[in-house]
Amino acid sequence: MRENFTVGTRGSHLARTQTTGAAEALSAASGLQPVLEVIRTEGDVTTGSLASLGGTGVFASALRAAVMDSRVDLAVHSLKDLPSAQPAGLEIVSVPARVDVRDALCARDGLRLSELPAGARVGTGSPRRVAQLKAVRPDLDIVDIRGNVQTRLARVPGLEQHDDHAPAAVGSPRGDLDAVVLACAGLDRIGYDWAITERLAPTVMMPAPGQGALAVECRPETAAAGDTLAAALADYDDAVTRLQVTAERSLLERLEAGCAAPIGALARVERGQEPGSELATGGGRLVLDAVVASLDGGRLLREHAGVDLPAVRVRLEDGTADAETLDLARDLGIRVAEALLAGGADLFPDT
Ligand SMILES: NCc1[nH]cc(CCC(=O)O)c1CC(=O)O
Repeated sequence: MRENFTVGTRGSHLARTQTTGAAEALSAASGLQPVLEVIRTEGDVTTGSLASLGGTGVFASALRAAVMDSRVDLAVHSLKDLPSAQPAGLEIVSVPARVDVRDALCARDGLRLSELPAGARVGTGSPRRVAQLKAVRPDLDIVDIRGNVQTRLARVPGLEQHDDHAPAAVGSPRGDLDAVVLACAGLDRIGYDWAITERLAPTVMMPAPGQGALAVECRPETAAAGDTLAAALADYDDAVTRLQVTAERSLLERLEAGCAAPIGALARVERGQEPGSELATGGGRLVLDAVVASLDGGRLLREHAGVDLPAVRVRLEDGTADAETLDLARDLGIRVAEALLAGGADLFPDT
């Protein structure tokens, strides 16, 4: 009988914070001790495993290889960093309840997006964010930036505070931008919500598929072991989040997009309006909104569609969504993706 479980994590402050949170929840539910192992994203990886993982998602690949090779039992990923195709031999065993899905504007002097002066310099490395920023504020000067959260925030006057966990990179410019855009989820998780000056509405800045959600991955035999760890993993899965991200990632896969492509997608579950009606029986409606942008932000295609979730099959209150219900979510993602393609999304670069 096992007494502990091992969890692989990337080394960044955000990754370690996310992994620790998941490991503690699984430990409390299983009665087993978690052992964290930092997996470097380069080297220390067998070529045999990597080859089967595909080309995209370099950060996720090293972690995934460690699970496949049984060096660790579990890996905790930011779901939006995972390639949409699921490798054989790995299973996303839990998608815990999602946190804030929105993107965050972190600006000098508490400014909101509409308050930035004409020509303001805004930093982001994400084509999805570039295109959507340009669509609402074509006057902005968008600057390509890289680095960890502290390095990015240090580009904005007044936000350059950093801590011992992850100091800003030496030699990177400081205070030269009016604002940067980051995910709310990452900032909230590491206690940097103080840097957020506006949580951007998804109608303005559609988040990346899977943003704000985590994925716990394991080998199929770990999920099927029938022990307290397997039970804790099943319990840790959140039915509503799982349905949402299934639709969002299915759309991404149908658009055959990589992680950096300018695609935003957000699904939500609408429940019965009358108290006790659909909530009581557990059904609802899954709605998916998506945007595909041309890189210059000059064209934005939007689509949305919804599907009813039969109460007989999905029991959201119990935290379960069966295979047929997840298929409905997958079909919804494909339907919205095909509507975007019919609207000309395939003519855009990088989609
Ligand atoms: N691409 C990097 C990445 N992957 C996950 C998060 C934040 C956490 C999340 O969205 O779940 C971030 C940082 C960011 O985009 O600002």
